Amino acid sequence: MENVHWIRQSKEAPPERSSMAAFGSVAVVPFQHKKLSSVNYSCRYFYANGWKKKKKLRFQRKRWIVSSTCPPEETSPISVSFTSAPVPHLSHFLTDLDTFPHPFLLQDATSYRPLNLNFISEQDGVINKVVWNKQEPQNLVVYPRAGPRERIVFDPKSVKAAIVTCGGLCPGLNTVIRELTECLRYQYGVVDIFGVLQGYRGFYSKEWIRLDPERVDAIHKLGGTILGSSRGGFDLNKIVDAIVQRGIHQVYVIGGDGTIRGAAQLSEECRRRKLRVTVASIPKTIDNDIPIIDKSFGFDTAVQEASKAIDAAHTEVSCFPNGIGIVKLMGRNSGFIALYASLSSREVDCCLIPEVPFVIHGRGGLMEYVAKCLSERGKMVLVVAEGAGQEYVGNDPSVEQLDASGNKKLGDIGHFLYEEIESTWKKQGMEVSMKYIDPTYMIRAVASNASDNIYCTLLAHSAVHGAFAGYTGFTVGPIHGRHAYIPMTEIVTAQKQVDLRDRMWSRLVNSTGQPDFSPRNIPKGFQGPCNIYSSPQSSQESIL
Ligand SMILES: Nc1ncnc2c1ncn2[C@@H]1O[C@H](COP(=O)(O)OP(=O)(O)OP(=O)(O)O)[C@@H](O)[C@H]1O
Ligand SMILES: O=P(O)(O)OC[C@H]1O[C@](O)(CO)[C@@H](O)[C@@H]1O
Ligand SMILES: [Mg+2]
Repeated sequence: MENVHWIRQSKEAPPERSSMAAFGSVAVVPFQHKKLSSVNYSCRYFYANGWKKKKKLRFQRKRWIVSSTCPPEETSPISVSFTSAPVPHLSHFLTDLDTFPHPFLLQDATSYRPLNLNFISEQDGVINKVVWNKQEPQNLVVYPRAGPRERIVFDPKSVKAAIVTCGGLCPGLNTVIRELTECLRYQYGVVDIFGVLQGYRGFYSKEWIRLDPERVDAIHKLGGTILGSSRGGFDLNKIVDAIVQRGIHQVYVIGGDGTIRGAAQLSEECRRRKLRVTVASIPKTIDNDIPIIDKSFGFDTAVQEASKAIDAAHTEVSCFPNGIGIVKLMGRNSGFIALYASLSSREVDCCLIPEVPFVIHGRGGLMEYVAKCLSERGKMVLVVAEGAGQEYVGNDPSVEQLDASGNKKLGDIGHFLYEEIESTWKKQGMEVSMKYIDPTYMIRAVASNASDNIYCTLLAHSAVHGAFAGYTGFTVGPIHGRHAYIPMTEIVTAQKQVDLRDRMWSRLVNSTGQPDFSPRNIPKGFQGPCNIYSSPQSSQESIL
């Protein structure tokens, strides 16, 4: 006999493509029936199979299966609620919003047409969670599913679109520019597509360029951005004035967290001025620190390039006595690049990231582990994210240094560790062969790899469909693999960091074999960046 969870729903059958958001709070109640053993169910939401097999499973009609199995002893109802993500839409502030048929539907359409015309309904959603504990109440958020709509809010022939890239470089920027242009032209027939040069400041201080499929045809093979980029220069009123002056309807902003903060303000200002203008953002950053979405484009390519630096370090340290290789990788506040590149290489002995504080000297500290690696393997590869250990190298907080966008400038933890390790061993009269590799921009100033190229294509197309659907102030990205529209305001509230309770971090620690260097794990009296050699005697001290 099978145990099945049912969501006891209203007596009326839900409409064919209704979104989860429409259901509000529901209770999940265990339900058992012998005949269910023949049903082929899955853990995802779907109509009960009985919906189609009326005769055999009549009793299942008008109900939903939420899970195929549950322990028999579990009887208390589980509360599940759904909230629709508040993605801003032009209809929220424009009352006279005309709609038009999607060009795919027009008989004379010369544009690309999907074979089966599978439009996305406004009722289709993507849920923020696919893994849950059956005993915990669930508050799920439903985001509008990305994709082309049957009715659109702009007449494509009259649309003017502008594209801008801001912030640091990232593999795939050119692919996104290319695919925005291609989708606008070939799927919607938009002719007036402009490229804004040199980031936000280019809206009001530079000539714009025209983009068309011919111009962007081969740019996905190039690193960087054909539009150029910059930090700083965000002037809200000047930018919106330029948008109005040039009669732009759709603004596509490609950038990281700072860029999206700016884009959210642009969208809000357009709403305040009641402009028929949508602002869409395509999240970019090699750091992968954008929340909600699965990952940001360019991250995969950056990890691939970073792995090459680790390989080089490993080759070097393998050929010299007591070789110690330090590889410093980008990652300002999040250590994803260091973590994934280390995990992929499998030759890293220690990976330091901003999320994990570490003690250098003393029992249980980094130096003790370096000694262990040298004595056991005669070599060591250490990967450090640039934002790690800033307490050792951070600039004087009273004179905090910021870049043009307001980002804190980081101290150089790579060189600091190099010197600290080298001098420690020199003091001991031991020969070590230090190798330092900092690939810096080499991991991001490259063209995107194959997987990022495809990812960028989907992001760009989704953004165009979202703008034509009338969404604004939205970011696009995959949530558990399905592309969705997410309010920019949600994206900028938090920065994604490596979750130390996640199994990915455990995998890394298992792979490197590194101990927990965090201060809480070090015995009292040995904490902080103090020197072990002036501390009370320990067995390790004598080895060092
Ligand atoms: N809070 C903000 N409000 C408005 N504009 C901002 C804000 N923060 C940053 N910007 C603008 O966004 C642009 C890019 O910001 P920033 O240099 O921080 O890069 P980013 O988009 O975060 O990308 P990355 O950090 O990945 O390089 C700059 O022109 C900057 O002026
Ligand atoms: O030197 P720039 O251009 O300011 O960029 C450096 C920063 O940009 C990033 O690559 C994010 O895009 C960070 O990892 C790094 O700290
Ligand atoms: Mg940023």
